[in-house]
Amino acid sequence: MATEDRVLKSSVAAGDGAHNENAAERKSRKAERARAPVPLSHQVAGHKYGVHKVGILQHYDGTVLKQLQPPPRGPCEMQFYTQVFAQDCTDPHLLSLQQHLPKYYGTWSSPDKPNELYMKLEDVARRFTCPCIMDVKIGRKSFDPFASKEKQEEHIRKYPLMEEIGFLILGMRVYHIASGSYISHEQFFGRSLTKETLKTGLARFFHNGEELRKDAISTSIHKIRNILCWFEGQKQLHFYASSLLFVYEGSHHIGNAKNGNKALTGQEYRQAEPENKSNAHLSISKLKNSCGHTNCSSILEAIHNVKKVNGFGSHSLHHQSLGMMADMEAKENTVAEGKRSNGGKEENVEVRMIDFAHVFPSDSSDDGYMYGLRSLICVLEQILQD
Ligand SMILES: Nc1ncnc2c1ncn2[C@@H]1O[C@H](COP(=O)(O)OP(=O)(O)OP(=O)(O)O)[C@@H](O)[C@H]1O
Ligand SMILES: O=P(O)(O)O[C@@H]1[C@H](O)[C@H](O)[C@@H](OP(=O)(O)O)[C@H](OP(=O)(O)O)[C@H]1O
Repeated sequence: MATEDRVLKSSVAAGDGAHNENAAERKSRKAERARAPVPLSHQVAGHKYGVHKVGILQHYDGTVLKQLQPPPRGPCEMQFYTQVFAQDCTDPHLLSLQQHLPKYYGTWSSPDKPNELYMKLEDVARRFTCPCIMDVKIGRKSFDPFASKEKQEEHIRKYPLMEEIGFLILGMRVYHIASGSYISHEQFFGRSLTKETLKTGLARFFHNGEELRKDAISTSIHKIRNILCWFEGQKQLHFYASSLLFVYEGSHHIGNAKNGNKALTGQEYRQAEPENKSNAHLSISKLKNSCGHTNCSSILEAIHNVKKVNGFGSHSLHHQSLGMMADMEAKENTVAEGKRSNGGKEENVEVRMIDFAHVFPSDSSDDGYMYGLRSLICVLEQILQD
């Protein structure tokens, strides 16, 4: 072969290679874009992405990503989830609390913005076809004991009845069968409710335009009672400005509630398991190395002491990532599967505790939170009776 030919051939080959590489790069960029988190389509309250500096996103694997709020809130919440789901946690109260929380899959950040940290959480509404969702803040106070006087006054001014009622509806969306669409109520709706209108206001969440979903109310009461039971048995944590997230199936075809992979209301989920799971053990060992604790309440106490003295600043705390234990999850899946095959109604409703930016160690029972739970149960029971 002539030298010129050889040169030509090799440059064509190189050119092809370069072309293929660009195409591959383009493909991977496209894939990356498709995998980029989007704002949570079914968020009903709280800081919203694009509206506030921080917000809630939806990961392509079906989990939600809650951006860490500025210290002390974000680190406090992350630390709380980390403790509750720590592999070496032996505290029976924290272990039994897990069932009432979204599962925690550690932290996540985008390769573009590695400094923006998110908590990766189970999407409680994921398995529902037409999820009706409500966020209710629980307690007689919506601020913690360290809140400034201004903040306390501001919160009391916004909803003076919180002290008496013990809860506040922050937002909801309800699937209306006839129109096939969602009716939403934002925070102003909840704040406008008085003792006289509270019952009808709360009942709206359970009315699909055609009927009152008594089944969803009874199951919700049952689940709130379970949470109350947990609070009655513990004296180590106090929860301020924390919420209960209610979800029930709004579609007629309750039996068709998803097992996991598709949501009509959000983007399609393309993966059954969250990404971090495979890193669970690695992350847990990292956590052990940097913390070395098993007593969860003592860590929380330490954090709040740090908070009191310095504010939250420890960068290493932010980067402790904790995943779920595969064996624990496998057990849970078996239980859930068992319930499904029994046709258990409980599967059609979720009541989970969320929003832990103001959780504090304590040595007494959390009377404010329990007051709120009892009051909520009472109003729900009245709705059923009426
Ligand atoms: N694990 C979850 N699964 C499904 N939806 C969730 C989950 N966590 C949060 N959300 C949605 O996001 C909303 C806000 O959540 P959260 O209360 O944790 O955020 P926040 O910004 O801390 O709220 P706030 O401004 O009240 O402090 C909830 O009302 C709910 O709609
Ligand atoms: O619903 P609104 O009117 O937006 O009010 C906010 C809401 O009560 C948040 O829960 C609260 O954050 P925390 O629960 O973390 O206290 C926030 O406090 P902030 O003003 O201090 O951020 C309030 O402004």
